[in-house]
Amino acid sequence: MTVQATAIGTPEARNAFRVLLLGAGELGKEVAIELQRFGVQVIAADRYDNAPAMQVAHECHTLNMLDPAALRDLIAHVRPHLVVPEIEAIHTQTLVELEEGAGLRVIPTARAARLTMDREGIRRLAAETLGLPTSPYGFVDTEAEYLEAVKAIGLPCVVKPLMSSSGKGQSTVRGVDDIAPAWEKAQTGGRAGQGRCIVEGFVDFDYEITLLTVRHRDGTSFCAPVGHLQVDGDYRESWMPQPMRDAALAEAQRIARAVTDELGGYGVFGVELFVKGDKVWFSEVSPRPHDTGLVTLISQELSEFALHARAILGLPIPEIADYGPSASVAILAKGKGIPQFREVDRALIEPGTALRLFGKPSVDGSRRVAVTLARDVSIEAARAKARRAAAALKVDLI
Ligand SMILES: Nc1ncnc2c1ncn2[C@@H]1O[C@H](COP(=O)(O)OP(=O)(O)OP(=O)(O)O)[C@@H](O)[C@H]1O
Ligand SMILES: NCC(=O)N[C@@H]1O[C@H](COP(=O)([O-])[O-])[C@@H](O)[C@H]1O
Ligand SMILES: [Mg+2]
Repeated sequence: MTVQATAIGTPEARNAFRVLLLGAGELGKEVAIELQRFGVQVIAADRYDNAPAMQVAHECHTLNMLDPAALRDLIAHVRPHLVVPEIEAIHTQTLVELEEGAGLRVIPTARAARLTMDREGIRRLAAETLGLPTSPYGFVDTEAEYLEAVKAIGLPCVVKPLMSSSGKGQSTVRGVDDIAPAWEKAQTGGRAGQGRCIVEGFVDFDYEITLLTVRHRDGTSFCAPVGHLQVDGDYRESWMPQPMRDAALAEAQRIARAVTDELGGYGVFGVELFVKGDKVWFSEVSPRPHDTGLVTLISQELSEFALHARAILGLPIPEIADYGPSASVAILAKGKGIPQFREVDRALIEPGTALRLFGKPSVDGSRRVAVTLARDVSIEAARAKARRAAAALKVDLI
């Protein structure tokens, strides 16, 4: 599994070290940039043209990554040294088969990509195999089963398609009037069409965190906990370090270590946890950098993307130095058209402020198109500053 740094050649040359990103959104774009800094040849693939990471990659491919034949053809064509999944919606069984049969190297492992692409795989692993605390849950295929599960779990509960992210297709059912619309949304809103859903009991947490956990050649390292605010299952703000009681942090790290050790391989994992007092529940895990971890672009010397690049290349991570209280605010564009940003200068007027404009080629509905970043003397001050930057930035869809 280890890749020696000395084995990195020159992009486009016969000794190039090739990394194939499956998914080329804003998170992959930052990973691509970090890999390029090590002279890696980056090939970016996604379901649409001109995706953010494609704009900084050496080569790009547009395909349906859920199609096993198309995925196989792509991998045969690119012959990557490493495959780095960037989204869930990939035919991960193909990766499992190629890892077993053809020695393909998948980050962190093909099994981790397969287990986390659907909520059932990772939930059963965490709750049933590892015995970790989670919300109560049930899996349903039909509306009748769904109604049964809602009755058994009780209200409020949360309904999600098995394969979705950023809250797509997700609803919280608070009263009886929400039951039917939540089923309808779950059947139409996921990333892979209709089908099986999870119904989860609602966890009445004090706060939620992402514990960025890095498995690298010398062991496991944790970033400071990232606190975040979600609206409609989608991240809107994140900050770090989230203050936590010692017992809760220790429990969060115990859970994160158990899950990531089980998944194995090298790379960054975003372990999502709910916290109430000293009690911690496992929610889910991304075997890759996490959107709430965008805050590390300003809070740490090595962002989660730089950490991912180092870990997957088998390079050392001797320390994770942080720069103090920091925050991020996601910028969503709503409507239809090509994003155009105005007042970018106003968004950057204060010291300790930064910005990423993702370069997404179009919006149809609601889509995250940028993030503001800020650092200050306290979390409150950093959050307020990141919000001021977000309020200053204007997005038109033309
Ligand atoms: N059982 C639950 N109890 C309380 N809140 C929940 C529950 N499940 C989800 N949520 C809320 O919805 C958010 C999104 O849920 P989840 O992470 O499962 O969705 P997702 O679509 O995978 O999102 P992402 O891709 O951004 O991680 C959570 O961060 C949390 O705020
Ligand atoms: N919560 C997961 C997440 O944030 N993933 C990030 O969003 C992109 C998809 O965005 P899109 O839906 O705008 O194409 C993904 O490619 C990834 O970078
Ligand atoms: Mg999540």
